[in-house]
Amino acid sequence: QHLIQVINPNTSAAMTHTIGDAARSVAAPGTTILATCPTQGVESIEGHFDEAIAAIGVLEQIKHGKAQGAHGHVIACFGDPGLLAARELASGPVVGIAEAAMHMATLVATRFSIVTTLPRTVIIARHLLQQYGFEHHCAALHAIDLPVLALEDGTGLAQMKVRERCIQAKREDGSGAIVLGCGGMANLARELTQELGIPVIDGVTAAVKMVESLVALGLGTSKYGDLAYPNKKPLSGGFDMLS
Ligand SMILES: O=C(O)C[C@H]1NC(=O)NC1=O
Repeated sequence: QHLIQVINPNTSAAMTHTIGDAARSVAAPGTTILATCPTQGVESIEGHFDEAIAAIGVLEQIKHGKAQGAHGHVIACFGDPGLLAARELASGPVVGIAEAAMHMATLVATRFSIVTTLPRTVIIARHLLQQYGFEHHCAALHAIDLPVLALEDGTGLAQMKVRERCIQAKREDGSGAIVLGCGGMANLARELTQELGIPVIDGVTAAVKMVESLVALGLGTSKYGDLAYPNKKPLSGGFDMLS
């Protein structure tokens, strides 16, 4: 029996629900999913400023997840905010949905496209491609040009735009796979894979299976070197909740 904490770094309860449902849809019989989001922060993450705020909430959630006995953690925002800091705090594996989806895409196609929400978050995905070493595997990045929470407004407009953009990417990019660039798109991947006939990959479900694999292999975050636990020191003001 394993417990995997899936953290939605934004404070949208609706998106946390979408993410938790997607995670549970692929979890192994012996895996329990603990879907959480920060108690304070930003309702959607749409740039560097939002990411900086969300990262603190991610660390707070990692601390709570550890206390509840989580064996591993997923950071369910396509910017993977706070990933390395979270790895310093965690003893189990921590996987971000962008890195998970990108890794999976490289296993099933030589090149992939990314479909995300706002143009301004495309630059964040570009930085991640460089950081993770996938620059040459990504043929193109597209934005549906709608805010993140449009995915939770119930109109279906954002979902329709994602579908249109994926169809266009398949036709134009010469990619063999498509990565969905938002945690809130987690529930669209399976249907789009069926309809388009190519792998359309969601990072939430990919990250859950990667964390399960790491736990099954007995691989936690290495505490030797730069991901060792943070040096102990007093944290002032509101940050004492992280000590
Ligand atoms: O960058 C994005 O569009 C998606 C990213 N922002 C967010 O609040 N959750 C996410 O996955």
